[in-house]
Amino acid sequence: MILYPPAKINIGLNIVEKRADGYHELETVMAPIPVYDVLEIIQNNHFEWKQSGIPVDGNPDDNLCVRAFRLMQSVYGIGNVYMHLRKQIPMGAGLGGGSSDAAYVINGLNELFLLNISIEKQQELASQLGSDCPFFIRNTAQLATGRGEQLQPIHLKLSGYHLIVVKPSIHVNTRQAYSGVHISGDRGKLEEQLLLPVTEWKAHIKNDFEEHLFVLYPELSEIKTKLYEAGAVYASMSGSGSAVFGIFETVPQHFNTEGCIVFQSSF
Ligand SMILES: C[C@](O)(CO)[C@H](O)COP(=O)(O)OP(=O)(O)OC[C@H]1O[C@@H](n2ccc(N)nc2=O)[C@H](O)[C@@H]1O
Ligand SMILES: Nc1ncnc2c1ncn2[C@@H]1O[C@H](COP(=O)(O)OP(=O)(O)OP(=O)(O)O)[C@@H](O)[C@H]1O
Repeated sequence: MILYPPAKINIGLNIVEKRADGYHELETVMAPIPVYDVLEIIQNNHFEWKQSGIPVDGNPDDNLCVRAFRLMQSVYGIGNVYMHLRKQIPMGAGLGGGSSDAAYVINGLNELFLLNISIEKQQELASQLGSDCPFFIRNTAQLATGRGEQLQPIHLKLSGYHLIVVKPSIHVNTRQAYSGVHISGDRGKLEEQLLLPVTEWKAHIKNDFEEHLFVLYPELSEIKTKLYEAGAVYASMSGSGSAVFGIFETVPQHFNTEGCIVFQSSF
């Protein structure tokens, strides 16, 4: 089988508190965006792993695809597979590519080995691999709370808007981004703020990672300013960065979209 794990963006991200286990309690909305990795999974008589495209650093055994396979094998006793990941989603970008890969391995193995695992159980398995992973099991716009694994589908009224996602050549490590974050506390209900017209989001909806990462990397703040200057109704960094996106009513005439992800929203 060939699968296409997508990336995501975060719209709003409130860090509510730091928990005793070291994770942060948050409130964010995630939505899938049309940029994809490619994942091939075939039953095989021994385990074989191949990775192409953008090189993923670290030991192959630490790759989230391999970890997801090992988890599924230990829980369900499934046979071996050949797995090939072609990496296309930029890393260190807050676009959740690795998490998406892991979720798609769980979902793919469920189908390949006819395991009939419920969505809720797949999400629970995915949460063992990373906070963002469960989101990609359902893969529609969802409000995420807890450490990111408590999910609730949400309707965003963005259909027809044009989005531009800029990925600067800055790699932000998620753990380090969390270590410098300022706790906003409870800033009001994100799900209610999202009901406001998109033109009012700018005044209400924030990403708490921006404050310290914009000081560390002024280029990120400059990109956001340029998106607004080009006519964005809302612009923000995604997750822990470094990708920054803008939402436009019409395609901007004066914004250089070379190397950017550009699409019309379907959510
Ligand atoms: C920034 C977001 O992308 C927003 O959607 C996510 O919160 C990140 O989720 P993720 O990449 O799946 O992160 P994980 O692999 O679970 O955790 C990586 C590291 O980020 C920190 N972390 C992550 C999630 C969370 N709610 N609080 C945290 O403090 C922890 O230090 C953790 O060791
Ligand atoms: N399949 C995978 N795809 C991408 N990265 C992976 C994968 N498996 C393991 N990783 C590790 O995760 C790192 C990327 O995670 P990092 O938190 O830095 O960035 P991110 O893509 O912005 O994640 P997020 O959006 O979840 O915050 C890679 O540098 C690599 O070491």
